[in-house]
This record gives sequence, structure tokens and C-alpha cells, in this order.
Amino acid sequence: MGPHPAVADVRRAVRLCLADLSNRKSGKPDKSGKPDEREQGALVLVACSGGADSLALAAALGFCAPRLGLRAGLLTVDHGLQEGSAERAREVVRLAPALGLGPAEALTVVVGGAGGPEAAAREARYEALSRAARRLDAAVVLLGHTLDDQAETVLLRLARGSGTRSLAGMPEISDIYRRPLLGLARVRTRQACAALGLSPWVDPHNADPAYTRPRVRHDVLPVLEAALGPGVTEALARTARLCRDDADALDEWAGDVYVKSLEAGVGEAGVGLSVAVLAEAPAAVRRRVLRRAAVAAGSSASALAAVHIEEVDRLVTGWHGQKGVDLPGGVGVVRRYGTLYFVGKLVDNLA
Ligand SMILES: Nc1ncnc2c1ncn2[C@@H]1O[C@H](COP(=O)(O)OP(=O)(O)OP(=O)(O)O)[C@@H](O)[C@H]1O
Repeated sequence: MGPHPAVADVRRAVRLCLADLSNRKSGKPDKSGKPDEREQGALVLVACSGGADSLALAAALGFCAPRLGLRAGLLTVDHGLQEGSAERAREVVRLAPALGLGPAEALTVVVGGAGGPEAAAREARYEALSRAARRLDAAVVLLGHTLDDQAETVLLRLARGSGTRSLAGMPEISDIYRRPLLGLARVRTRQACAALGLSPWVDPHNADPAYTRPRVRHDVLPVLEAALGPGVTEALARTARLCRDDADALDEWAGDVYVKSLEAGVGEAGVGLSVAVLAEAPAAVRRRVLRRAAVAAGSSASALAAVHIEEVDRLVTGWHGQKGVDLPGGVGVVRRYGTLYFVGKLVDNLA
């Protein structure tokens, strides 16, 4: 008898996601079911909170890694924000060998206050995960976001009035991170855990209406599904995929226009763009070029809101002598005749 269908689904998702790293073309296990000692494969880590999504993912990684000729390990992060968090982290680490995961570590982080506790915890978590991955020389770190997480993200961003890049939601691959479960409904990870006899941890925050995401999860999406039909979650995730393709194409176009419009160049004086070249570009492309220039001059991408860029855009398309625009990160934008200058502390990695 084969595995439970949900277990098979999670394993398939992991296999597909790691296929490019595999050194076993057949996908069949070797005799021992363990990675060949002579050709030690790449190390794949799973970031596991102990919740159903990342627990099902960890189990699937432990199963698939030897069959793909890869090594597998686990990282769990103790944010120190909830009672019993250290004990839970230890429990997740203790579970790792039974799941077939080699190095397993609990990382302790200190969460600062900037941007609210959720955002600060996330930032501290990613920093700790990236550092540990570098130290262990891991090729990738897997995250357990599901189709439902993606749909919630898209809905939240729609409600904020986001553009295509933001509506593209979470990418399947970014930097060392991969999200194999983005195409899989959350219910499948619950089913997979149950079928494997695993008892996931339930985050009390996930039911706390004080947080926005739980409200979307429990109050908004069920109402949409009831009113518009059961395909809404899947449809929102599809919107993310479509927006990603559009955003990628526009970014590429904007890259060309950015280079063409660089008039005063990028240097000590700032970034100078040709207004004539900018004015010729479609609005969606122009806004991307302006964002790029702002980041090159020292604004942080996450602090730049759509309203900031719209204000800068008015210096191009609605110019009647206004004095300039201040952007986050201490960047100022001024227009002098045919050139738009972004002046501020320049960052090293220019676009
Ligand atoms: N404390 C943690 N330690 C390690 N990884 C984590 C931790 N918290 C979250 N992650 C990783 O980030 C992913 C998304 O976490 P998030 O809290 O947004 O979602 P979630 O729905 O609560 O996920 P899960 O059910 O796996 O806890 C998780 O699936 C996991 O891979």
C-alpha cells in the first residue's frame, strides 16, 4: 500500500522543488536508502516551527533527501516571546532524527521592537536562519508556506492597494529560501501529519483576532468562499502567479529604461535621470525606474510606499516648479531642467 495521498502530495512537492539539486537522476533510493558517502550531496535545511505546515515539510524532506542524494537537516527558531517556546524548540530538535534529519539546531534570537512584534520576529528569524545556513554550508532552506498563506498574503496586499510586484505574493525561490508547498492547500499538511502520527504545535497567535492575518484566515476568506464559491483561495494564489509574470516582464523593461535614462550617472552627486526618457515610458515602467533610482540613492525598498513614488512621478509628468520630494532613508529628489536628481547617501549595490 502506498502512502496516504496527502503524504504523497507533500513528498511530490518537495521532490519537484529539489530536483535541480539532486545527484540521483533515477530518483530511486540506493540500497541503504542513505546518501552515498562518496558523493555527499548538498545540504538542505528545513525551517520548522513545529506547526503542521513545516512539520509535514520536515517529514517529507527526511524521506526524499536520501532518494535524491541529498543531506537534510532542521533549524527551529526560539523567539523567546511565548511561554514554553524554549521547550518547544527542544522538542522539535528531538524529533529530527526520527524524521531522518541530520544536523538539527534550535536557534535563539532576540526580537527587537521595530515595525511591530510580528515583523520584528520575522526579521530576526530570517537573519538567524540565513546565518545558520551559511555556517552549515547549506544549499537551501525550505519554508512551509502553503497555498492558503499565499492567498491570505494576496488578499491583505489587495486591501492595501498594492501593485503587481506586491500582488505576486511570496516567491517560490528567493535567495537561499524555497517554498515547496506554495501550490498545496493547508489542509493537506494537517492530513499528512495525522497520517504520519505527528502532533503539530498550534500557534495561539493563529487564532488571535488582534492580528490581521488570523482575521483574514478565519473571518474574511470563509465569507468570500461562502459567497463566491469554494475556489477563491486557489484563485487568489493564481492571481499571485499571474502578477509575478507581469511584474517580472515590467521589471526587465524598467531595467532597460533605467540604463537609458541615466543621464548624470550614478556617483557621489546622486542618481540623475533624463526626464525626457522617463516621460516616454509607460507609467508602470516609469514608476519602477523611479523606485530603482530611489533605492540606488539609499532609500530602503521596504520603506518606499506607492504614494512616495507617485509623488516623485509628479516631478516628471506634472511638473510646475514644485521644489522636490523627501523619501525615506534621507533621500531627496529634485528636478533641475531636464534631469531628475536623487540625492542621498548612496548604497554600494546599485541596481
Ligand atoms: N519558529 C520558527 N522556527 C523555524 N521556522 C519557522 C518558525 N516560524 C516560522 N517558520 C518558518 O516559516 C514558515 C512560515 O511561518 P508562519 O508562521 O508564517 O506560518 P505558519 O502557517 O504558522 O507555519 P507553520 O504551520 O509551519 O508554523 C513556516 O512554515 C516555517 O517554515
